[in-house]
Parts: sequence; structure tokens; C-alpha cells
Amino acid sequence: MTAPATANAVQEDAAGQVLAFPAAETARATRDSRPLRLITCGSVDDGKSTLIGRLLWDTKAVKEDQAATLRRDSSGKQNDLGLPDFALLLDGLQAEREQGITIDVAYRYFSTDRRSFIVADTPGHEQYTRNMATGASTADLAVLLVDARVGLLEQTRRHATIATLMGIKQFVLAVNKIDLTDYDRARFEQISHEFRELALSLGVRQVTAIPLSALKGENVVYDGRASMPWYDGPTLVEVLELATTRSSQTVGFRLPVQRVSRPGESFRGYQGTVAGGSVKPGDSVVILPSGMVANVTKIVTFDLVRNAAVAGDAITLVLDRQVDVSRGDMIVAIDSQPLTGLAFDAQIVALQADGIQPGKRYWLKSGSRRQRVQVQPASQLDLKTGKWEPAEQLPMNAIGKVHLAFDEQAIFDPYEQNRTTGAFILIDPDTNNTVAGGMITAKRSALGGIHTEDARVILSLPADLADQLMATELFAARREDAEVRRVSAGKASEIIDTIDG
Ligand SMILES: Nc1nc2c(ncn2[C@@H]2O[C@H](COP(=O)(O)OP(=O)(O)OP(=O)(O)O)[C@@H](O)[C@H]2O)c(=O)[nH]1
Repeated sequence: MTAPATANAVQEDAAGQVLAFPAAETARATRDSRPLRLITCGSVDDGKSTLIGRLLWDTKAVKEDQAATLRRDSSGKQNDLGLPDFALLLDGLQAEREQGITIDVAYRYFSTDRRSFIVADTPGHEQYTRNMATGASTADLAVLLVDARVGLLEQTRRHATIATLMGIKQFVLAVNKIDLTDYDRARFEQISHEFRELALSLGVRQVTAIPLSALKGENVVYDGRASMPWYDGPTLVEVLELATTRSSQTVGFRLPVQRVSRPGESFRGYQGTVAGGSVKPGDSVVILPSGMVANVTKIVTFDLVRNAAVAGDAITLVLDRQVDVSRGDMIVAIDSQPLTGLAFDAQIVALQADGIQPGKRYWLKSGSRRQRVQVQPASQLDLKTGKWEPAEQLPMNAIGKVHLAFDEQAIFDPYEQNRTTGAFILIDPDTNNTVAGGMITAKRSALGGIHTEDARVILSLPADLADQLMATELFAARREDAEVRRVSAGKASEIIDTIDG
């Protein structure tokens, strides 16, 4: 049975397979200038490198000199189809990995007429959990690859679980190497069915399954109708073009104050990048943590006076009265305020060999705010079973639930509602290393109760560092003042840059 179509809904069949994209969706996607961030996950040899290479190749993201090298280097490789070995496009990165230098996540860029894309490529091995978590934390969508001959693996569950934890709500199941099953429709449908069950068990409803051949380029950018007349769903790129970005999901206005600007006696402005919602002159705002109320009189960007500002805009806000505001404060919408309090629940990924020590006091950094916090691990995710097990310590790479206790009022949104104001990093005061990236799930009352049930958290990372092949950043709670660290063989590292937005 086909679900009734509405003007803004993607039409799906009973299994949730996308059948058609309505005009309104297409128009919206066309207008959306924000790049879509995606992460690709798969086990070794599922064809992840080939798929990314194919995406870059078919969208013409590969420069001519690279293309010539590829044709030449592929010639000696056994490839019975006589096609270039697209995985070679990623070999530069591979070499770096093998030498143990850098690389947590590599970001690649490509675009179609409709949209641009940033794909996070992370190694699939278990010991790289934190890398996957890093990549997933900024991603709007996850592409999970399986080999059509093999079907779902434990690794598929692991990756799907981490992606869900990181707040990803849109999955594409890429049933790759379908050419090696003689384009077996029944096989494809069986794997899709199993995956949908898995996704549902994780609470993810938006799943598109696509039978594809990364090597031959079928249903990646170009359709595979000639080989698979039975499949009339979208290609991978069509799904990506229509996917929604997470940043469109925030609601309340948030301005973490980076700087107070006082160029003269008569002017005082509060500078920062809008981290959620929108603002216009006349709006009433609250300054946190003081709780003072004021009205917005002017919004300035560079030297322009603006009628409004939205998430992502770097602005100077002018208020109608003298208020005490300093760096680290947050100016927020009066009718949609974040959580403030001394105790929060969070999920974190431990990044350092020492792990997270119970009761130790760390620095917590979220946006321009830096506070002392005591961290108490509560449980650790068993990635094999998907279950949370009680834990008192969190070793490196572990994903854990923790309680955070602050000395002073902290201000957060649950990560699920805002990836910027709900994310943080933990810094070891002894070594100055970033030891964890985390996301706020809920506020706890003084009595230990939880106010906001089940709101999920995550890390927000700066992602699009200049270099196409190797963004070496680690978790950062906010882009504007993110520290960019080089990571060598999973070890901490020097700060190599700061991104000043
Ligand atoms: N026939 C066929 N072969 C494919 C397809 N996709 C990938 N391959 C082949 O499968 C092998 C593994 O592909 P890779 O892209 O290196 O796989 P990967 O998942 O990136 O593997 P690692 O980089 O080792 O994690 C290569 O020999 C590819 O040519 C496909 O769609 N059809």
C-alpha cells in the first residue's frame, strides 16, 4: 500500500522505501544552500573507498591531473571490469594512516547542480570508534554500506548505533556490489528488511535502501536501470540532495557572547555567532546566567545594519539598556530559554589513553564558556550488544553516560535540540589535553532527578578546515574558538591552530 502523498512529503511505500519526491521538496532542496554533511560507514572491503571515489568522480570533483594519475595507476590493478580503481583516489590518505600520522577524519567535498556535500571518511575498525563518533557528530546523514553478498554484520550494528547516538536521524543503506549477486532483487529486499528492523530498534525511521554498484557507478550518481529494471527508487545522490540539514532544526535564539565591543562611549555591542534560532530588532532577550532582560535595538554585521540574523551569522547585537554582559554569557530568546543549572547528564566519547577518571575535576568548554566540572561515569555502551552496562571508569574510545557537577551555573540546550549549545569538550587541567567530547542529554535537579528525559546529546565539531584531504581537528564545542589539534597514532598532540570565526 502506498502512503497518501501530501504536498511536502516524500512518497514512500509501506516498507518506507522512497517512491517519489514531490515538487515542493525538490524546490526546497534546490534553495537550501547549506552543504549536507554525511558520513560513510562500512566494514573493511565493503567498498567504502570505491563509493566515495565514485561519488567524487561522477560529480566531477576530481581534478584532471588526479584523474590522469588514476587512469594510469589503475591500469596494472586487477579489475576485471577495466574500470579505474576509484579507491585509489583515497590512497594518499591511506598512506598517512599506515604511517600512523594524523588523521582522525578526512573530509571530502563534492557538489551537484543542486547542492554541495561534505563527506566524512573514517576508518571502520573497532579501535577507531572515536573517529567515527567525530565524523558522525557533525553529520546530517549516515550512509551505511554492506556487501550484497555478505549482508549485515556486527559492524553494521556498531556503526548504526554510534550514528544514532550522535544524533543522526537519516540513514541510507547502500547495498553495494549488487553486480556480484547478478542484481538479485530478493537478496536486496531481504537485506533492506533486516536493516529496517535494526534501524527501528534504534529509533530511526528515515531509512532509504539502495541497491548499488560503486565500482560500476550504478545508482550512485547515475541510475542503474539498465541492470536493475526492478528498482525505481532514487539514486544515492538524489537522496543526499533532498536530505535535511540538522542546523535547520534549532529553534530558540542563542548568542554565546564572544566579545563585548566598546568602540566609543555611546556604543556597546555584544559580538558572537548566532548558535540557534533567529533575532530581529524589537525582540526581547534574556542574558544568562544573570537573567537580566533587554530588548534588541540593532543588529550589525561587518558594517551593515540588518533587519534580522539567523543561526550561523556573525553579528554584533545592540540592546536598549545598560546590562552587565561578559564573554561566556549567552543572550537568548525570552520565550525559549536553554537549561541552566549545576548538574547535567551527558554522553561522552573518551579520547585519551587515560580515559575518564571518576570524580576528577576537568575544564569543560562549550562555546566561549569554560567552567570547572566534576565528571562521574555511570555507564558504558557495549557496542557489540548495543546495551548500556554500569561503569565507573571510561577507557579510551568508550562511549559513556556521565553525570556532570558544576561549581557555577552552567547553560546548555540538550544536544538533540541544539548541536552548538549542547556540545562540549573536557580538558585535563594537568596536561591541557582534550580528553573527551560530549553532548548534553538532560539537566538533573539538585536531588538527582532528571528534568528533560531522553534528549540526546552530541559533539559539535568544526569540520571544514581548509585542506580537502586532511582535516585534523578534534572535538570542539564551538567552531568559533575550536582548537585544532593534530592527532598522531591516536595520541594527543599539539594545538596547531584555532579557528576564529
Ligand atoms: N564488483 C564490485 N566490486 C566492488 C564494488 N565496490 C567495491 N568493489 C571492490 O571491492 C574491493 C574493496 O573495495 P574498497 O573500496 O577498497 O573497500 P573499503 O570498504 O574502502 O575497504 P577498506 O579501505 O579496506 O576499508 C575492491 O577490490 C573494489 O574494487 C562493486 O560495487 N562491485
